[in-house]
Amino acid sequence: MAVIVAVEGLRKVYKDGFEALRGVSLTIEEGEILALLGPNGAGKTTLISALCGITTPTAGRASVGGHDIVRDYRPARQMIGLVPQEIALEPFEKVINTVRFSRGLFGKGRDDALIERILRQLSLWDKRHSRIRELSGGMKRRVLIAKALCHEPRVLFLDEPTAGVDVELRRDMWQVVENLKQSGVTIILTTHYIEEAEAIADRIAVINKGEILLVENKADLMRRMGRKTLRIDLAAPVDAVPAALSDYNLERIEDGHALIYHYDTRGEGTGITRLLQALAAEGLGLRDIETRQSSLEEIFVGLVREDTA
Ligand SMILES: Nc1ncnc2c1ncn2[C@@H]1O[C@H](COP(=O)(O)OP(=O)(O)OP(=O)(O)O)[C@@H](O)[C@H]1O
Repeated sequence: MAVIVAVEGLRKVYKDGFEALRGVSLTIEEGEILALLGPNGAGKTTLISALCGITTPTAGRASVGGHDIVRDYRPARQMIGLVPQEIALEPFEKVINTVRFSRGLFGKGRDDALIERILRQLSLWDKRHSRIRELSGGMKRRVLIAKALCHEPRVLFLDEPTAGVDVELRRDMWQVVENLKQSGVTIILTTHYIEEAEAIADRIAVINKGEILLVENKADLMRRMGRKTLRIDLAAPVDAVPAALSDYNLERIEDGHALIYHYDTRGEGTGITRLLQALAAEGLGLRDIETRQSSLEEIFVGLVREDTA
C-alpha cells in the first residue's frame, strides 16, 4: 500500500519550553484506519495540529500525499479533513449551508451533488434544512464530519470523535468511520476509549510523553503482547495455593474459590495440561474453567506503565 502521510523526527517545543513532541516518526498508509492512543497530555492533539498546519513544528519533517506540511502547506492542507474535538458550529445556521460554506473556504466551487452524497452518507440528508441548534449531540458531530469531508480530502483526522457520546451513538459513529474507509478515505483517530481502537482500527500507534512507543497492526499487537488467563473455579475453596503448585504462580481469588493462571500464547506450551494434572494430584476438584485473552486496554496500560517506570 502507498504511504500517504510520512512523519520524520517531528519535534514541537511550545513557547514555554515544554517539549510536546520528541522526535515522532510514523508512516500512514493509504486507506487504513490508524488509532493514536495515549494518556492525557501525550501529544496526540499536538501531532494532529502540526500535520494540519495549525501549529508549526520546531524540527523534523512531515508530508501528506507527498506535500511537505510546511513548505507546501496549501496542497498538503487540501488533502486533509479535520474533525476537531470541540463542537464549534453556528447554532442558527442550517446544516446544508454550514457544509457548503466549509467547501467554499477551501476555494472549491459549489457542488450540490457531492454535498448531497456526503449528507446522505452521514444520515443527515433529512436534516439538511434543520438549524444546528435543533440537532442532537450525535448529529452535530456528524455535521463536523460532513464539514471536514466537503472539500474531498483523502486523509481525515478525527480528534476524539466519540468523547462523551453514549454507547449506542459510539457504535453508530464506528459504522460511519467504517463507511468512510470503504469510500477510500484514510483515517487517523485519537481516542481515550481503547475499545474503540480495538473495534475499528487497522493499526495502533501508542504515544506517551511526546514519543511513539509502538506502531503495529492491531491483530499482530494483540497476538504478540497478549497474554491469556485461565480461571479455575474450585469445587471447594483453598486457604492457600498448595506448595506443590508454586511453580505456576497461581493467583488465589474470591476467598480461595478460584485460581488464576497467566500463560503466554507465544511460548512453546501453555502448561495447562500439566497444571490440570497437578491440581488433580493435589486432590483439588474443579467446578469450571475459563480462558480469557488480555484486552488491548491491558496491553496499553502495561506499555505506558513500563514507559513511565
Ligand atoms: N500551547 C501550548 N503551550 C504549552 N504547552 C502546551 C500547549 N498546548 C499543549 N501543551 C502541552 O503539551 C502536552 C501535549 O498536549 P496535547 O494536547 O497534544 O495532548 P493530548 O495527547 O492530545 O492530550 P488529551 O488526551 O488530554 O487531549 C501537554 O502537556 C500540554 O499541556
